[in-house]
Amino acid sequence: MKKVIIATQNKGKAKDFEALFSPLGYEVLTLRDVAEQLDVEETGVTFEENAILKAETVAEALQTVVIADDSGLEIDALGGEPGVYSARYAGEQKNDDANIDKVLENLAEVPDSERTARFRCVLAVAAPGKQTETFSGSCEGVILTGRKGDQGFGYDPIFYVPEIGKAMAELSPEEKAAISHRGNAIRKLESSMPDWLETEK
Ligand SMILES: O=P(O)(O)OP(=O)(O)OP(=O)(O)OC[C@H]1O[C@@H](n2cnc3c(O)ncnc32)[C@H](O)[C@@H]1O
Ligand SMILES: [Mg+2]
Repeated sequence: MKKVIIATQNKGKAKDFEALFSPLGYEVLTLRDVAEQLDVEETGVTFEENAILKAETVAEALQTVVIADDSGLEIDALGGEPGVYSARYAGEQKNDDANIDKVLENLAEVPDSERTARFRCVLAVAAPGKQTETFSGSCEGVILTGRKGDQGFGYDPIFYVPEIGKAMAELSPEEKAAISHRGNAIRKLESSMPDWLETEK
């Protein structure tokens, strides 16, 4: 079976990637499987910079093709926060529950009509000696006033998707893949997939 390495430590992302890549015939491996000690510091100020940083560092270390994902939630009423700081919004311990609480508190006085937001995802595909390529995707939604659903990860329980009429955390991995920022970015990657992603390694 073909394999794809995703430079992530996030188990929730890994599940999303499995739902997206298994139909394409790939087994998904993450840093947890291939290089657990590799933790890249995310010093970039854009999703693109961080995705490239993670992909190139891990591709160099493993000497093979690697995909990295940098993603996050942009809330209009908070001027685009938490953005690239989504994972560590409530502190370096990266706690999904604390991050959600902080968003809900910051939006406590904000009416429904102004709770618009979007998830963004930038994927970087890197390989030693090759030009890195990036693909981006987004997904529009509205921030709920409380949690709904128990699937997914991160901010999924407070992210309502109007086109489906459900919170992201109420969707199965396959349903999420069909409409998510990550799914949209992977579909772009797939349609202009650099041949070198096909390497069987
Ligand atoms: O860097 P890696 O190891 O991939 O894992 P991470 O969790 O640190 O990932 P990011 O730096 O890209 O931060 C993304 C954060 O944005 C949020 N996020 C991204 N995609 C999401 C999704 O599909 N659903 C819910 N929250 C998401 C979530 O809080 C993530 O921790
Ligand atoms: Mg990270």
